[in-house]
Amino acid sequence: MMRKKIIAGNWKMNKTPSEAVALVNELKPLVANEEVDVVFCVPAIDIIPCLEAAKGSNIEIGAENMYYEESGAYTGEIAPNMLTDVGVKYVIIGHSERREYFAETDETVNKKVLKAFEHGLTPIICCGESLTQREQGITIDWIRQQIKIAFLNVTAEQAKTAVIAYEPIWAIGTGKVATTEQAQEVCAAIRVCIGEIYDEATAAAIRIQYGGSVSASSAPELFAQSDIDGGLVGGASLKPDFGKIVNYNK
Ligand SMILES: O=C(CO)COP(=O)(O)O
Repeated sequence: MMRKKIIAGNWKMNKTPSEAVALVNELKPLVANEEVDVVFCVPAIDIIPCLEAAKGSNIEIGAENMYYEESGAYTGEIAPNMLTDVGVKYVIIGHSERREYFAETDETVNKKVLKAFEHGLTPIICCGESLTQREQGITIDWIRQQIKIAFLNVTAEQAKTAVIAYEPIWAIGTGKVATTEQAQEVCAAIRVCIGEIYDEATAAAIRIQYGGSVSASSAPELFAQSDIDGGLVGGASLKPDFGKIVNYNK
């Protein structure tokens, strides 16, 4: 099965609304590669101006987070229907920075994933091991646990449309990209895990990204791996380099 690559930027807590519009306008011509799905996941306050700026281009605008309740007394949170109402289709769920600084757990990730699907949003579900876990040789066990909990009560039909981002924590923002072999090994293990939870067809359909210090120079080899279906890009997604990453196949 040919899976369409999906290359997403995660802007994290960067760019004011006016800076965001300028960046979308700058990158728009550089990321015009129809062979891949291109998503810019931006801060909540940047979503509406970015949607406007991206009109008529191949860029989809995504969110970096959302809450798992419909509405109510959750000061500061963004509800799923607030995202869908303005035309957002993708939402990052369970990034390691949210797990580390905002107390997200595998259980809250699962709740958010279920809520995203309920609203027709495509979750980009993040997983990844720490350096200690890698050194202790428990990477695959850890990732399998994260995946199994994230997908609790998710149907096969939903899982087929999900995106998983494998992001080793030690490779995020460090300039220390995982080797192609390390990235492919874990992404393959994630696909096996999805096959065990569901079936072959679901494992073959789900898209798995690598994230962690992806650059224009590392992208082509990473994205050529049989189980790596694109990337989730932090720092380099804020620069013209993102155009080179999106056009890794040109
Ligand atoms: O966390 C990441 C994307 O979600 C990766 O960030 P960097 O590409 O800056 O390492």
